[in-house]
Amino acid sequence: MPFPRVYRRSSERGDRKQIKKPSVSIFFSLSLPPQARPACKERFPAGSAPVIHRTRRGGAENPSPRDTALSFPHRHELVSFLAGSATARPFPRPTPVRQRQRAAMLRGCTAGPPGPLRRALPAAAPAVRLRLRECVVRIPEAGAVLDILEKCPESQRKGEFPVVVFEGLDATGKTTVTQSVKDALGAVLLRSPPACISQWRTIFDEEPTPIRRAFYAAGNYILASEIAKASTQAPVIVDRYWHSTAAYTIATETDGNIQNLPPDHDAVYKWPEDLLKPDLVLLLTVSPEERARRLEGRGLERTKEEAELEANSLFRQRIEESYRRMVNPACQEVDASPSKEEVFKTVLQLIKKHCAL
Ligand SMILES: Nc1ncnc2c1ncn2[C@@H]1O[C@H](COP(=O)(O)OP(=O)(O)OP(=O)(O)O)[C@@H](O)[C@H]1O
Ligand SMILES: Nc1ccn([C@@H]2O[C@H](COP(=O)(O)O)[C@@H](O)[C@H]2O)c(=O)n1
Repeated sequence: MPFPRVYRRSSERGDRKQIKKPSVSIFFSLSLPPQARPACKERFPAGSAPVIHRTRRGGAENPSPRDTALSFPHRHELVSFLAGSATARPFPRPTPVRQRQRAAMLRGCTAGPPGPLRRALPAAAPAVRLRLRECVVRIPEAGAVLDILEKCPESQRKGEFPVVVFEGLDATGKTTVTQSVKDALGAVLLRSPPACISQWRTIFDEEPTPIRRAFYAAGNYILASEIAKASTQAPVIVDRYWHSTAAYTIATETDGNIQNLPPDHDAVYKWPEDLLKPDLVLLLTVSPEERARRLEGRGLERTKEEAELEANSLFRQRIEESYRRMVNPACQEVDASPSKEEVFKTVLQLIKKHCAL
């Protein structure tokens, strides 16, 4: 979906001859408080129409019937209005050129299974950006995530220190063991989604799967640049990364038992080619009963997904099975049912065996 363009005045664009008829004109009332004069241009990066034309009362040249007198006490009201206006009017049909660009972008992605799963799991950075751009009008925070993503260097090379990722269902002990390993190795501990975007999680967690997963996928690319930097200084321990995004997406987009998952070796289990790879991925597993005990003991409020995980054993099985089917890098399974000390010992041995430490 193209971006809306926001102009303070039509003349702001420089070349007045090229200005197209606005799709929406916003006629600001004089009662508009200063804080409501929004930094629209920052929020809506340049792209294609619809054009949103803002003028002051009486200042509009040839005001059209669509001009609207509005008073926005808060920026978010304006954003919602813009979102409503933009979505109420159909965007221009994609021209053959745009269709070709879009097709080329999709070809650039690792092929996934057709249908909703392919749509739900953006498998390369361009697809992640495209997905976030598509919802930037409705969810301004998507623009903020994009801004951070844009600042990450394109090529992310790992440093000379090992990078170890911990994966697993909630309450399998990732936080506990990653903290111990970090202390033992003098490592840097990172988690996904990274801190710089995690304040927006609750917003994206309420969104449909493709948008929600685009947020987490963007988090992985942002995290990759943090990993690249940190791994030049010390070993890096990561709490969740791409495999979480993929496994949860696959499990959400399929139903029933594990027979309904995409078959082994399907492209959906592959690591994205443009995402920094870790040296080792450890998948912590515990029995459902032990997991339930740990969840109970932790006593935290559950998210919608955690509640679903608890209630739906098939969902849990699909997640774990998807983790097991991941390749290059594959997950190395660790039985995390023993005591914290024992799990820590096992994990440390595995890291020392697989990584140059
Ligand atoms: N080996 C273990 N034996 C018994 N209890 C454990 C063990 N490891 C962790 N716990 C306890 O289980 C609970 C969940 O652990 P933790 O928070 O480390 O899981 P997590 O995988 O990081 O969860 P989430 O993904 O939801 O953040 C905590 O209360 C923790 O103290
Ligand atoms: N790389 C990631 C990380 C997380 N998720 C999603 O978040 C949920 C778990 O987060 P915790 O903070 O509880 O560990 C998980 O259910 C995933 O939906 C993700 O998709 N990708």
